[in-house]
Amino acid sequence: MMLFPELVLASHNAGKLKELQAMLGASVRLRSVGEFSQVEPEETGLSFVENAILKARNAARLSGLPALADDSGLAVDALGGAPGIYSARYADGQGDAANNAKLLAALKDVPDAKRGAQFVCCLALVRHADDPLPIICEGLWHGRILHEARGEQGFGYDPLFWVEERQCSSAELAPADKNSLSHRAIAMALLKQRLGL
Ligand SMILES: O=P(O)(O)OP(=O)(O)OP(=O)(O)OC[C@H]1O[C@@H](n2cnc3c(O)ncnc32)[C@H](O)[C@@H]1O
Ligand SMILES: [Mg+2]
Repeated sequence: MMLFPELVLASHNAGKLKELQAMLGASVRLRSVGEFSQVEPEETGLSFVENAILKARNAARLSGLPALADDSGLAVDALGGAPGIYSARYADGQGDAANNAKLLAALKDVPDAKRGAQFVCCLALVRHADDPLPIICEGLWHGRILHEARGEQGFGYDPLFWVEERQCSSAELAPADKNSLSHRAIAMALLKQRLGL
């Protein structure tokens, strides 16, 4: 078993911190990288895994602690997988509401049958900044993009993501439900297995 009583989460996204801490439980305390620096690293990778590793190494370097990063996003079939790794920057850094508005506009004429999408989550854990063997775990969550926003829970693209197995949007799910079904939940279950938690 690999025990990390304290991990720094290489993220400035409060929604991720809340979800990941809930999934990890009390045995691991997640500290935000925001305690160490407000500067966000440039996500220059071409894949989720490259960006996750880059963020984890940066946080480990800043904090001197083992670090966990989450690089995630939404891949929409009708857009050839976009916004993908650019999900946070889809509307040029104007935030979640602008991202969602841009996505709805891009899919304006796309019928339900072609609105398939998946949330992707890649977790990377490094024991130290130069760790040659990061632990990588991934999760996918299949759904469909709605025609308008529904629900107030969650963050990001949740109000536009239809969850077939629950017949509601991801922002209408109770937090505990999202945390048992989501891309992040799948990746975290694998990570917990790897750590023997
Ligand atoms: O890089 P950090 O600091 O962790 O925070 P971020 O918000 O920039 O995170 P990413 O670079 O991984 O970009 C993820 C994008 O995908 C969205 N996203 C990821 N997981 C999501 C989820 O569970 N529900 C809704 N949107 C999600 C999120 O809102 C961002 O726009
Ligand atoms: Mg980011």
